Amino acid sequence: MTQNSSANGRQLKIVIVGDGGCGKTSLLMVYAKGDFPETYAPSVFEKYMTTVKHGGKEVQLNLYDTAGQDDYDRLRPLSYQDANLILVCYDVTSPTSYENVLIKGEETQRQMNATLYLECSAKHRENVEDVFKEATKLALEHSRKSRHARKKRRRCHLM
Ligand SMILES: Nc1nc2c(ncn2[C@@H]2O[C@H](COP(=O)(O)OP(=O)(O)OP(=O)(O)O)[C@@H](O)[C@H]2O)c(=O)[nH]1
Repeated sequence: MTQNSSANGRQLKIVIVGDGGCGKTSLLMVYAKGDFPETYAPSVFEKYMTTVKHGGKEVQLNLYDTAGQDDYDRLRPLSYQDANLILVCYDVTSPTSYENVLIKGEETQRQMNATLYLECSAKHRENVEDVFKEATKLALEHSRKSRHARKKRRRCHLM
């Protein structure tokens, strides 16, 4: 896990992955721009930036959207480099998207060895803020610990 610093504070790189059409872009757009995209347009790669306050300090979040479509399976991992946290998403109404992230409900965390499991709705703006609040908290906590124990095996969190 890496800790990036900008001139004025801290920066985190958060990458979102999941099946095509599971709602990754919508989640990022609602959070970063307050805008829910009504029409579906498959993404290839997109980056959104926003800032949050954590512990009284400003943290810049660099949010990397990835392509969920299978055609991009080889391109997608290029986004993972230096990520502080990977957000693994699925559509709670789509069993396939659920299976594709190898998971059964609360077992998400255990099976994927993810740190945290949260549900949200971009469309209804439920829990969206919480997802990124927790993501920021986890990434910063882990970053702090890593600085003290540089030989940590895991380099970034799954959520
Ligand atoms: N009901 C509901 N629909 C949603 C929600 N989030 C996204 N959608 C819909 O799901 C479809 C796909 O959303 P996207 O955010 O583009 O999905 P994506 O995962 O970025 O898709 P790719 O770019 O193909 O990887 C769109 O039609 C959205 O309107 C949600 O929280 N609730």
